[in-house]
Amino acid sequence: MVSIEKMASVLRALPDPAFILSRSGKYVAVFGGSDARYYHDGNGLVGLNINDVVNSEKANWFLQQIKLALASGTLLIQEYELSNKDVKGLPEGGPEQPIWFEGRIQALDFMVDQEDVVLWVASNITQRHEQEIKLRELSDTDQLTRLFNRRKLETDLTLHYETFERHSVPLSILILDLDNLKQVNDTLGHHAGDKMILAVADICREQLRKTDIACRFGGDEFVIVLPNTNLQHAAQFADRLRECFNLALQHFSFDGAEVTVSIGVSTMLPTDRSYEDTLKRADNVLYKAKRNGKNQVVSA
Ligand SMILES: Nc1nc2c(ncn2[C@@H]2O[C@H](COP(=O)(O)OP(=O)(O)OP(=O)(O)O)[C@@H](O)[C@H]2O)c(=O)[nH]1
Repeated sequence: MVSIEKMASVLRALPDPAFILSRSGKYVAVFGGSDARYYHDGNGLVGLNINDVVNSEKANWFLQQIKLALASGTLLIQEYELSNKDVKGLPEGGPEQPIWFEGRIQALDFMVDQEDVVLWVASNITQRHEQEIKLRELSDTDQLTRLFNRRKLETDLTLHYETFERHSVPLSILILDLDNLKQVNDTLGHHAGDKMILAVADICREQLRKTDIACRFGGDEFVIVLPNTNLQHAAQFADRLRECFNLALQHFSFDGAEVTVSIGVSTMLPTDRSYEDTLKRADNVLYKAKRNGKNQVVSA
């Protein structure tokens, strides 16, 4: 059997810190946190209130979680971040990177000074969180251009379609396709073709607003989503964009292969049953632009 005296030593040795917090946010006791890679000694917190330690917005969030854990009686698991700006009394200009924690919060079956209390185990999950963000970025990004990929576009368009259905917020779509890229690949090599695809991606990054979405749809085809934009404005924008692309691409053109851009434009309509209907209309007019001689914008 482990004696009560030895239990104190066991609790001190716990790698993650465990706090006993009262309903009103008082640090009643702190155990563990022995993994010095991730935690400072938390003993100085005992006797303080959460409001003494973090700003009021964060403190209210902590108090809310304590209340929820006490009400449910079951284990509550929450991920949260703490950065310099949240913690009181830290010097300005310290590292800005937030630290991410997983809090496991469990109501205890005794009171301290007539107050309900919880056990709050805080585990530093910053590395895991950063890896998750990197993985998400990788799975949303086209490797060559660093624009979004088709998977991310489809997720975003699904959300936009729901907003359109509910609030009728206009949204337009451009599909653009390079003209004559095959000849460049065949004549100058794939590397030259790649440079053109990259030039188009750079212009998208330069010219688009933060709320617009640019994606490499596949091969030499790109999709640009313009929220809050009607068909007429989208077509005007597409024509300006086409001129920007052409200016950049003319450096790569040669006799027999003038690389330009054709663009199809559509807008979401109340009769559309999904974003795919809107996309299909843009695709149809893109091929009309190709058939009509390329290097032009056609609206659906
Ligand atoms: N360099 C390069 N070429 C690509 C890439 N992806 C697709 N392509 C090429 O892009 C061309 C796309 O086919 P098409 O659209 O029919 O060729 P195009 O000459 O642009 O024809 P039009 O669109 O009718 O003008 C093919 O030759 C593909 O091999 C890529 O990542 N890099």
